Amino acid sequence: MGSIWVVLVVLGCGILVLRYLLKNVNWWLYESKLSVKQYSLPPGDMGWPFIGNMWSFLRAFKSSDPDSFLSSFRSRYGDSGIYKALMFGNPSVIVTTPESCKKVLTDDDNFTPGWPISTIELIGKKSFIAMSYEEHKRLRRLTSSSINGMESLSMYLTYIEENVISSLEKWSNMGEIEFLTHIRKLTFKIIMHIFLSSESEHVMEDLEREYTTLNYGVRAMRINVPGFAYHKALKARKNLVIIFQSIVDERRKLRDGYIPKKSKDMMDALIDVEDEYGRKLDDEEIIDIMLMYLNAGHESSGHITMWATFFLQNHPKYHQKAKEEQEEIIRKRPSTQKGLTLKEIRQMGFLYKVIDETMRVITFSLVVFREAKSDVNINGYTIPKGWKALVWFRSVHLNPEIYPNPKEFNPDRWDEHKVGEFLPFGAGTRLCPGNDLAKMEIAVFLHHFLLHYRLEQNNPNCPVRYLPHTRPIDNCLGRVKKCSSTSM
Ligand code: HEM
Repeated sequence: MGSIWVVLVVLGCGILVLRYLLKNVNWWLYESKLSVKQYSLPPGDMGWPFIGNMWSFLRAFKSSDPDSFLSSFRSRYGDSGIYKALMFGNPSVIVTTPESCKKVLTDDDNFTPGWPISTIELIGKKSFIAMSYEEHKRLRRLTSSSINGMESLSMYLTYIEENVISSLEKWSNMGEIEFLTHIRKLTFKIIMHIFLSSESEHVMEDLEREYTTLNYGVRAMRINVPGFAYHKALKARKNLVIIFQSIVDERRKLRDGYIPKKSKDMMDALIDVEDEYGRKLDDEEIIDIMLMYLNAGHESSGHITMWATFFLQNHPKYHQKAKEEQEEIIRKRPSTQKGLTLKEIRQMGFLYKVIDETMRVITFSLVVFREAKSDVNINGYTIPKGWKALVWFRSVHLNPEIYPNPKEFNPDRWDEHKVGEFLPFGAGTRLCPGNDLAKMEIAVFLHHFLLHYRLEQNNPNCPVRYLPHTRPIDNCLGRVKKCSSTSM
């Protein structure tokens, strides 16, 4: 009898010691080294040893309530809007208010990109997310000039419009389709044309398929074991690199031979660029930059186009208002004019509110990563040198104090513009270079959709998945139907 008590006491003590160790191992690894600075860290907790808060992050984002992840910090540690955590293997500070997010994004002296190793391995060590400040500035200027500004946008407008018209026509004859999958193919075709002047159907299919797998790995745990998302994503990256290498080889061959050069696209610009010492980019650099651009340039606009269509279709009042605006544009159009102009797109005031509202509710980029180059003070809290700052856009856009009833789709709320409290494209020197192009692409699609089509979803109340990006789990299965009259 006595020995049972001894075993129970030993077991109890063992559990207590184990619990103490488990609770403190991250403190010991990351916080104890900070000496007095540890006392000015933001509130929060570092979760389980090694995996940190990833388990609760993934559990929340795989449930129907992704925001429970941060509300649990709020309910346990108060409304400071800034919390310490251990995310993607790194000690981190999550910033959730518009002011603190902007502070981090616009302070290049104290912050540098801080993406998790897994993201860098997948998107590329030589892409924008991992290169030096100066190199980024130079290559960003070079590449963004071909997608920004009126001249570039008007150059792509006709191509985008022609492809939107033919795709909608084709889909309306296909019966049941995964609407999201087809929109992603369309936005991919557009970005391939802009960057590579390429339309080879089979290359596009291959690339697009690999990108889908790649993106599943970007927000997953870095477990390189067969069967896990990250392992599959690494394989997808390898395949993407092989395809891009063949595209670069082909382009170099074309340029060296006697075949006439095509109009200058992004690939040509990257092959031609030289730094002040005459150094050109090598294939690896060109491939990583292209891989990053093509990914950023189709996933986001594809998803937002799908959601904007979805929201309009499910909100008859806004559908009607948006449609009337488009009909008015057509009414005012000179009979000799064919197709949309940038001037007409600028007149789509309500449609742009629909797009902004969709980007707010969905917040395609839920978080971006920075790393503190030195100890930084934000709102009285320290982000220690070497720690990550996670700029959590989702909390800014779904904050009920800024956007009452935040989950409701209400484009009219944009009658009052929220300066500084809306960051769908980020801010600072890393602000999305494709923002105007993306909005134009979405507007052109919605223009034709509203005027001539409707979407009949199989499951309008289909559950939503939040990782890697917010989407209905059936990829918006349904039929695109041609409307017989101009009213809904
Ligand atoms: C609705 C569509 C889009 C959304 C919501 C979006 C969102 C964002 C956000 C939030 C960032 C900032 C990342 C950071 O701060 O680290 C970003 C960066 C970027 N985006 Fe977009 N984007 C969209 C469309 C596009 C398009 C169409 C392109 C290409 C043509 C593009 C190319 C890029 C690139 C290359 C970067 C990295 C910029 C840099 O590091 O300097 N994006 N995007």
